[in-house]
Amino acid sequence: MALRKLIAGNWKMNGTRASLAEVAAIEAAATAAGHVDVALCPPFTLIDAMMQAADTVVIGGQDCHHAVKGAHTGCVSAAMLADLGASHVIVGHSERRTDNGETDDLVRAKAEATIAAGLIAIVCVGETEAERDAGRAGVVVGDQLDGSLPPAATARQLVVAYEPVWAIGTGRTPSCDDVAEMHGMIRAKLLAILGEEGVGVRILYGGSVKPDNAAELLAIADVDGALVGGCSLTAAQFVPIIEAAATI
Ligand SMILES: O=C[C@H](O)COP(=O)(O)O
Repeated sequence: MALRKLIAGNWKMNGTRASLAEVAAIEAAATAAGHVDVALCPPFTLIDAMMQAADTVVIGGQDCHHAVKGAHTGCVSAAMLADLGASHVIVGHSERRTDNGETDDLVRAKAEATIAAGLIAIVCVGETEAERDAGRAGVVVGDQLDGSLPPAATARQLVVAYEPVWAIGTGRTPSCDDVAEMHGMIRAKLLAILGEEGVGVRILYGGSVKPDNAAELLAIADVDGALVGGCSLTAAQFVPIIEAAATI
């Protein structure tokens, strides 16, 4: 089943108020694209201002705490992001799994908190290069899905992002055959975990998505969009990716 594409930009720890100048052109491209959903996930510091600058483009957070509120210095809850008008939260990005020791159990708790706040959880999974070289990519990603996905989620509440760790920020991508195989496995896993709801969950590919490879990647079966890091920081690089999605 062809699902509406979602092109999501993850600004990671990049951007200041001056960077909001990029939003107008991204907004225009999203409006022109029509049947493509476009999201931007800036640092927490820019969410409110970006909400003011965007309309068609929806805004998300890059993480949340699993609690609604409490004594958790430096943390932000999904409810707080909802209060700002955000619609998505990225959870379980490999950089958080590595930098902050986040486990599948914690990622699932964050995804459940996101959904409980009325937002859409973008749950990230992906293997390391060593795991792929050892022939374990499918097992690793399957185990991450088993551990990280909230089993009661509906298709409207959940997005999965497959991001091979070795492809993030490196300029390297898996072959189209490898992406197709992994996304097919993820779809089967979604059906096993969520039942019929798994049919409608969008599966994004992430890892060195650029203007010159976006069309090829987005045309692969079960690639329902992209989670874009570096190339989402400027309209010059993000707009062509949105336009590529609009041609499919
Ligand atoms: O969340 C985005 C990904 O980590 C991809 O980053 P990248 O497009 O810079 O490789």
